[in-house]
Amino acid sequence: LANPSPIIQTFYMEESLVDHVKLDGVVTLVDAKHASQHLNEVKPDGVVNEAIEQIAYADRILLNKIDLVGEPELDALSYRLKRINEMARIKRTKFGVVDMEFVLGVGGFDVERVVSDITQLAAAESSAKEHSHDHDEHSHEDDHHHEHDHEHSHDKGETGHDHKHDHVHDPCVSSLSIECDGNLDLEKVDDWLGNLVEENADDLYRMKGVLSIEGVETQFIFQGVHALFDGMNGRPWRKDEKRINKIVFIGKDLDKEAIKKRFFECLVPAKQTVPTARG
Ligand SMILES: Nc1nc2c(ncn2[C@@H]2O[C@H](COP(=O)(O)OP(=O)(O)OP(=O)(O)O)[C@@H](O)[C@H]2O)c(=O)[nH]1
Repeated sequence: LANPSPIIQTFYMEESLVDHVKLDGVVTLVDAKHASQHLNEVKPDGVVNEAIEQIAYADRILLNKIDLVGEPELDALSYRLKRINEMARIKRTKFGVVDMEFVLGVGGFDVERVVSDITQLAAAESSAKEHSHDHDEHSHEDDHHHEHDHEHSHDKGETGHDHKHDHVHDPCVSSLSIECDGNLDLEKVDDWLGNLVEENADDLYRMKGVLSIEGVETQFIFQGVHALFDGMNGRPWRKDEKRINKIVFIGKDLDKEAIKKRFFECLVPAKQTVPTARG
């Protein structure tokens, strides 16, 4: 598919389809040998680079033809893919050989799967930190690094390499992830998300999140594609669990600072224990 977006939206909006077929997920095959050339293509104003769009909408990315490219180029490309799409899981492949489970039963648009997707992200991040450099050439899974808001440049690659990447920035389409503990004011967060989706429908490609709402015992989970937003109460927060909000947005020209600022304004200030006067 050139641009996956209209097809994705069709699965939600076309009544004759929704009762019969379900969109499981978007799998993007990246040709490691030629991808950079396509990602770098400069398009006329208003025309999107389709290679970037295909990565931005993906739930799974197969980084293929790894036998034809050196490790530093692969790392630089992985880093670039993650800047665009922090949500997708990436596997390195030769001749597209990959376990079926990786590409089927993805559930990329199931709101019920948001928590496990997000938890997997967090688990992958910590495992990436632990095994920062155990590359298995045959089936390498690039785990997500914990680089919230990938706006700034840095010297190390996602696996902790010490070499400098030849960074090419894709300022247009990128990911923003927000993670923080604390509870959100229901009314404020409802307004914030509602306005964000309404005002940026064209530019917000995909979003997923788990929210902790003040006074609500269950998680609030959501996922969306452009203006199509799907949210529901999830499982109850466990007593022994920290209530953490985690959101990932993928979009074009996102005003990341403004989005974060508005999000943090929705947090309910932590209660202060007022010392009681005695005597
Ligand atoms: N060395 C190597 N060759 C590969 C790999 N995967 C595919 N090829 C070969 O690359 C050649 C072109 O295949 P693809 O890139 O899949 O071609 P395609 O996607 O059908 O063509 P386009 O849609 O025009 O990009 C074929 O000869 C494949 O056998 C790989 O992982 N390593």
